[in-house]
Amino acid sequence: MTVYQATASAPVNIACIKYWGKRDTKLILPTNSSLSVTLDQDHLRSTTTSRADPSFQKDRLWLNGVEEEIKDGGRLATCIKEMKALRKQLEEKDSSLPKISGFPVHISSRNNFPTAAGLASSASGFAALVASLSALYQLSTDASQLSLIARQGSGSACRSLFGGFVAWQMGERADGADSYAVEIAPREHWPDIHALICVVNDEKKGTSSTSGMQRTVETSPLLQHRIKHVVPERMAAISKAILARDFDTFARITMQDSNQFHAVALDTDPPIFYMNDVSRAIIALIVEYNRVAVANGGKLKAAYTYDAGPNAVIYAPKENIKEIVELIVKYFPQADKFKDPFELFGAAGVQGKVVEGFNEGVAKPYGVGAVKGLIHTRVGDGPRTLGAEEALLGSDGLPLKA
Ligand SMILES: Nc1ncnc2c1ncn2[C@@H]1O[C@H](COP(=O)(O)OP(=O)(O)OP(=O)(O)O)[C@@H](O)[C@H]1O
Ligand SMILES: C[C@@](O)(CCOP(=O)(O)OP(=O)(O)O)CC(=O)O
Repeated sequence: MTVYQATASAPVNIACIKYWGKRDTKLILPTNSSLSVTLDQDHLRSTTTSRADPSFQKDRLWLNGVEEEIKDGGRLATCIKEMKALRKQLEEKDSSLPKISGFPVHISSRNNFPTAAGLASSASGFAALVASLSALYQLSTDASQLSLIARQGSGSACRSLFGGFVAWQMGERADGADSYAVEIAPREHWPDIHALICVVNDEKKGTSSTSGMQRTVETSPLLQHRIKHVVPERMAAISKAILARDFDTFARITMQDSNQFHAVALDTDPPIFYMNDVSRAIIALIVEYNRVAVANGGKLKAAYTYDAGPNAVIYAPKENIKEIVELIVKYFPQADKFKDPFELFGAAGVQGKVVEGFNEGVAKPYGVGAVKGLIHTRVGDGPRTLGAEEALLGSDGLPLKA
């Protein structure tokens, strides 16, 4: 008997221009466009296996081995339903195709990093779901079309359907048909963009993005200013900077937009605080690091950005990452040895030191554990279809043990 099964992986993306606010909460249509960098799946990824089988009783999904409820009309159910509808269209056009769109599906997914901890697991998770169903159903749908469906799982997920530098165009239509992701540039255009993730907290967060952003829409006058007068110009300027590989402008806009996103969170009633003292100390370090570079006649060397949580993501050209790791470790000593995927450090390892001319008084040093871990990664590619050996479902259609 034929087994209808496929496995795919999808990357995380971290926004430089933040999505924060919906004009339609069911269709997940945003109040502003956004733009992100896709990170390398070699380091952070969601992997998902989907199988369609007439013997299954109903659609089921396991996340990291634990079954999640697929609520009627909920985000998971919507994505699965939309993907089945695309398969059905194909079957109606080509009667030689097996009619699998009517079969229930079993889906098993794993994240190789903490779930729901502000590391954008919902983005890679829904992108991997859509990518694995697209492979299962052998759709030839392009990534922008698939992003329309991933968007309905989690807004930021639509951007994980592409590698490289990706914009989510907010669109204007009430049905959301023009609210999808597009590639600004592939990773090969600017592979030198690396990222250092400083894990400040890997536990489930207090105010979810979904509920936080709606409170902002309802109560923040600053958000209205941001939507109308700030984001449109920034989207155009940062896209231009990416195409010109102009890191100075890219960095300036990325930091400004992170700051404004956290300002609208603070402008929400009651206020929302996602950053903590450790996050703010990391900002002070990057600001000082850039000040020294500019004082020496250079340009900005790093950009920080924060999502709905205290973890920092620092974007920088590869050549600066070594100095940045040394800087962070000087103020935030690490319990574990730095995992060095790009082999920047020799046998001596990370010492913890600052660059010449750095004012060490800009932040106080912390003890071990304030920054729990450092992940060095870089701009990456879009979803990948994987071979059967990577499958996460056993022959019984149930999740394999990790
Ligand atoms: N691999 C996956 N497959 C399907 N759904 C997933 C997967 N990973 C995460 N999710 C969904 O996303 C939810 C977590 O999303 P949430 O927005 O709370 O956290 P986050 O994405 O880590 O943080 P943020 O989006 O603010 O950076 C999970 O509870 C689950 O419903
Ligand atoms: C701060 C952000 O990371 C917010 C992401 O919000 P989500 O995409 O997680 O929200 P929902 O659409 O409600 O699922 C900024 C961004 O990724 O652009």
